[in-house]
Amino acid sequence: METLARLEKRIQDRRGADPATSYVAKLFRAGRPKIAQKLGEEAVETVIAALGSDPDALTGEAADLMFHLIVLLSDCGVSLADVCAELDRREGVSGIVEKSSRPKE
Ligand SMILES: N=c1c2ncn([C@@H]3O[C@H](COP(=O)(O)OP(=O)(O)OP(=O)(O)O)[C@@H](O)[C@H]3O)c2ncn1[C@@H]1O[C@H](COP(=O)(O)O)[C@@H](O)[C@H]1O
Repeated sequence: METLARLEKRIQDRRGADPATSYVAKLFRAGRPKIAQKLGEEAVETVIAALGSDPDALTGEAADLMFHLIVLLSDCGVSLADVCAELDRREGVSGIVEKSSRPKE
């Protein structure tokens, strides 16, 4: 978790950097639809890697996925602390949350 918090801070710090030298700045400059698209691509690549037999490939794709997720959250003004608070809340009411948030059939 410390690693992710550090990465989140680094992403925020790099937001205003030169897009020519910073991938983070380039992503923010490209805008939310592009960031969301990249996240989708990384998700698909992660799924493909998970269905393969190379744990190192899956580790790399998972890292790409988490990085792009933090960039998207950051662009939307949602922090990792917000997400963790939601996960903590679910831990406290496990079972109840999923049922209550499920659309009625
Ligand atoms: N963790 C990451 C990280 N993970 C993945 N990536 C980049 O994500 C991209 C994903 O690969 P792709 O091949 O899909 O992307 P691409 O073809 O380069 O990009 P597009 O042309 O599609 O935009 C690669 O360019 C990776 O370098 C990352 N870029 C940056 N970081 C972290 O962000 C920090 C700041 O980075 P800069 O903003 O570049 O200084 C770094 O110190 C790292 O800690």
